[in-house]
Amino acid sequence: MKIGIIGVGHMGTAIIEGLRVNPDNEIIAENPVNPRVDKLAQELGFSLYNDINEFQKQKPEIIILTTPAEITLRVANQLRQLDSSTIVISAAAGIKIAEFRQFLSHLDIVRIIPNIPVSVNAGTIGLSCEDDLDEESKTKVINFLKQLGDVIPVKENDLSIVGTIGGCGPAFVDIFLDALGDAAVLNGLNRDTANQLAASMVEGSAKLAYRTKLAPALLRDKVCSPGGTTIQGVQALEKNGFRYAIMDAVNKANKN
Ligand SMILES: NC(=O)C1=CN([C@@H]2O[C@H](COP(=O)(O)OP(=O)(O)OC[C@H]3O[C@@H](n4cnc5c(N)ncnc54)[C@H](O)[C@@H]3O)[C@@H](O)[C@H]2O)C=CC1
Ligand SMILES: O=C(O)[C@@H]1CCC=N1
Repeated sequence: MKIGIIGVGHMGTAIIEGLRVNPDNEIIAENPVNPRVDKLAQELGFSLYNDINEFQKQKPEIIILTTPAEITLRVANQLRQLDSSTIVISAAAGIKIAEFRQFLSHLDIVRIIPNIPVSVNAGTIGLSCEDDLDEESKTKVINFLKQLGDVIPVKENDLSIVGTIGGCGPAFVDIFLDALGDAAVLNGLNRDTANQLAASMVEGSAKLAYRTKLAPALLRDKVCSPGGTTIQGVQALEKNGFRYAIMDAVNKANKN
């Protein structure tokens, strides 16, 4: 399938990295002239265009918009050459499908909030479609996105909170990983081992919660031996407002 990515920044690059492992994907991309992106096109093996009209002439079946949110409507407004065989997927946070509809009336438009782990095909992708999107297009989009990770279809009103946990969440987890690494270094471990240790532990804990569907509180109880060491750490987290810090971070990020 021919896939077009508009905007090869952090998100666009992560999506290309995730898609390139499937040889059936032919990836083309568009970005203003930028030596960083030229180099990336060589390294990752995608065709790069610096002109949106030349890009559209290639007729990708699916286009993903990963331009800065504030210019995404302006970029979408330039996609008038496309016919209805192209499905447009916007990854721009906060831009509603109705806003695209003002000028792209003839195309299927879908919104997603992906996250950076799509680069290793372990993404969490919130998805929202219009109610009248035909089943064939919806199935095509969902099957396409599943290459990149878990797809979570939601009503557009819920996409903001799904996108805040899924899309912003990796940054919060990265801060947690960094702090765990620091704590290990503080206790004498070398930095590389400390970082790998933290990532491995978080991956394993997340995998267990995901696969068993057990409530995190129940999983936590399995770790906290009566009178043991873990519950002392849990007490310190409670004293320092760990849960409040996380809930507050999600709420702050979700306001935008
Ligand atoms: N970074 C993330 O984890 C996530 C980002 N998003 C969305 O993805 C979009 C991009 O975010 P980032 O990748 O973080 O930003 P970024 O700043 O890293 O990348 C934006 C890219 O778009 C390019 N660009 C600028 N003007 C352009 C134009 N007129 N035509 C084509 N390309 C153009 C820039 O040169 C840059 O390569 C935003 O809309 C954001 O809401 C959504 C979910 C997660
Ligand atoms: O920070 C942002 O605005 C984007 C949206 C979700 C993750 N990154």
